[in-house]
Amino acid sequence: MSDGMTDDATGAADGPHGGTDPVLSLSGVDSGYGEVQVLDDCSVRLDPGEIVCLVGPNGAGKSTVLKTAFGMLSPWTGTVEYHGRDIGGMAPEEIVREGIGYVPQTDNVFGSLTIEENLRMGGVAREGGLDEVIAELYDRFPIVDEKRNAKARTLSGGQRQVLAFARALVMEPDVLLIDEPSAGLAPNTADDVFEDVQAVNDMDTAILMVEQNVTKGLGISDRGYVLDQGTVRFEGAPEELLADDEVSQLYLGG
Ligand SMILES: Nc1ncnc2c1ncn2[C@@H]1O[C@H](COP(=O)(O)OP(=O)(O)OP(=O)(O)O)[C@@H](O)[C@H]1O
Repeated sequence: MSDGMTDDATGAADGPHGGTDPVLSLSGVDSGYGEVQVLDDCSVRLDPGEIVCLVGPNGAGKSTVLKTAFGMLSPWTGTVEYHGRDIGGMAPEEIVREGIGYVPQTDNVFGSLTIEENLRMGGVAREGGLDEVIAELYDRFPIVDEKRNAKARTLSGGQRQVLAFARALVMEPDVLLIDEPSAGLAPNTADDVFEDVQAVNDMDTAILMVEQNVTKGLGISDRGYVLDQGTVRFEGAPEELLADDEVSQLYLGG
């Protein structure tokens, strides 16, 4: 988790959160699919080094926040900023080069390719240093190393999720957007995947994550947002959100 320090060498940043400028922020964003509005004046920020978890009922718009941050949807109004620069409406290929990675909930690896090939595919937009970064990822994630010549479709659900993280990390993003890392996994496997999310965070990658398993998701996070009907209803420290009766009753299943 974050030590709360700014990466601004001057330390002179003066954002609303203790002097830290966000690495990624959505401010007053409306967005949706076709003419169907999902996000409604939605504001979410991610500070350097943080893990932030988006929780809330089905259909609240959590995945839509990630898709809007990653350029799969353009904000209708409001701004999406990365290190203070407006990236709203940029294409995902450009956003990846900027330094934001995205791990979707499903179809996040190529099953017919080997692990190594998946990692190389993740790095097609790199200008150099691909072998070095893949070697580092093998060191960091031994399961990916052990299976490097196996087809990705032979991996278990948890292993596949770790490969999806590693694949996104080939671009050395400083922000990773992760949609429901524990979806469909047995509890023990989910615990391992949450440890891997923390390992990714330890590589100086800030993480904005959607997670249905509220206790575990918030449990590894620095802050959380409760979304409902496309807007933020509550924001706070994980322990505050989990202890709040209203949040718990209305949004977190009691
Ligand atoms: N591709 C799409 N086209 C049209 N509507 C969509 C599309 N994807 C999602 N929606 C709608 O947008 C709304 C928000 O969906 P979103 O996936 O962001 O919710 P969520 O909070 O992540 O919930 P869930 O946990 O159910 O995925 C839902 O009403 C959903 O039906």
